[in-house]
Amino acid sequence: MTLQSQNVTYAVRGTTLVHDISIDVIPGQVTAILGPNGAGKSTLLKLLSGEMAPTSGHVMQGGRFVGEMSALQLAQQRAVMPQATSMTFPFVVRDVVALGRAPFRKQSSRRQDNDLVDQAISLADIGHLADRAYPALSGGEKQRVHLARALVQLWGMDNLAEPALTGRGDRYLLLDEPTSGLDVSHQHALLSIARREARDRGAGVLMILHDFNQVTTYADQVAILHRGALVAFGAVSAVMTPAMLSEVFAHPIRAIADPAGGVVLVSQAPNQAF
Ligand SMILES: Nc1ncnc2c1ncn2[C@@H]1O[C@H](COP(=O)(O)OP(=O)(O)OP(=O)(O)O)[C@@H](O)[C@H]1O
Repeated sequence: MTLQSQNVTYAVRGTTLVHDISIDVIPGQVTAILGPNGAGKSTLLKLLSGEMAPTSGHVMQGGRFVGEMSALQLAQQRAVMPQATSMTFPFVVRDVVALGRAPFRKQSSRRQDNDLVDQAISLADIGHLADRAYPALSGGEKQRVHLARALVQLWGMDNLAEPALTGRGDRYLLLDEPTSGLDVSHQHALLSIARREARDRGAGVLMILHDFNQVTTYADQVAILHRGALVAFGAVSAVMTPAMLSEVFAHPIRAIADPAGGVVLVSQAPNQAF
């Protein structure tokens, strides 16, 4: 079972934002979406999450049409960390994180909710902010609050001390530019958490990233979008070539040997010759 877009197109007022895109988000793997500004990445993520309905094509999750699933069913099976949030309610941080437990209100005990919220707050490194008013946080701090909120939703009815995955069904974590406002150590912390949710706990993780080396380090497969079309989709090692990236981003990109091992992808100011 996967989360799939099947020939998905989305058009609004005569403009096609994404065109005929088929990708799979596979449980246990990290899938990245990469592409220039305006390529349609956020639109595709919103179609996959069920926030928007495609003009044509289908989105399937676990063998079911996302468009036919209730908001509660969707919320119990996938968590989304959006690009920017306009939430201005004067909630304290802990209560914002606890919002992620809402889809499990009927099944979950207060104790389980509190345990999961505590663990997510610790993972997202926001323990020192837990009693602060959310609107007064910095942009990066808010990002980490929303990571924690998405995690407590993703974890559902899990007991984190019992890592058995059997019978949990498909679950997905969708992150729209999750590292954009974070300092470098929190970027890697977030990406490690996302990868661990995939590799160790079986979630299908989809994230929009702009940093090539974050894609090569943390993702298993990557979809490259350009002007609303899917120009490449496959294993990171096959897709993330300097030739492909230089063409899509209309900017010279090269791979250089990393003294620590492997290669890094670098861009240079356009007036500098390689
Ligand atoms: N409701 C809308 N009506 C018309 N055009 C829209 C609408 N929503 C988005 N667009 C346009 O569709 C294109 C794709 O937008 P989208 O947000 O998916 O891009 P993106 O790849 O996520 O970009 P970025 O990297 O800048 O976040 C953009 O050119 C955007 O201006």
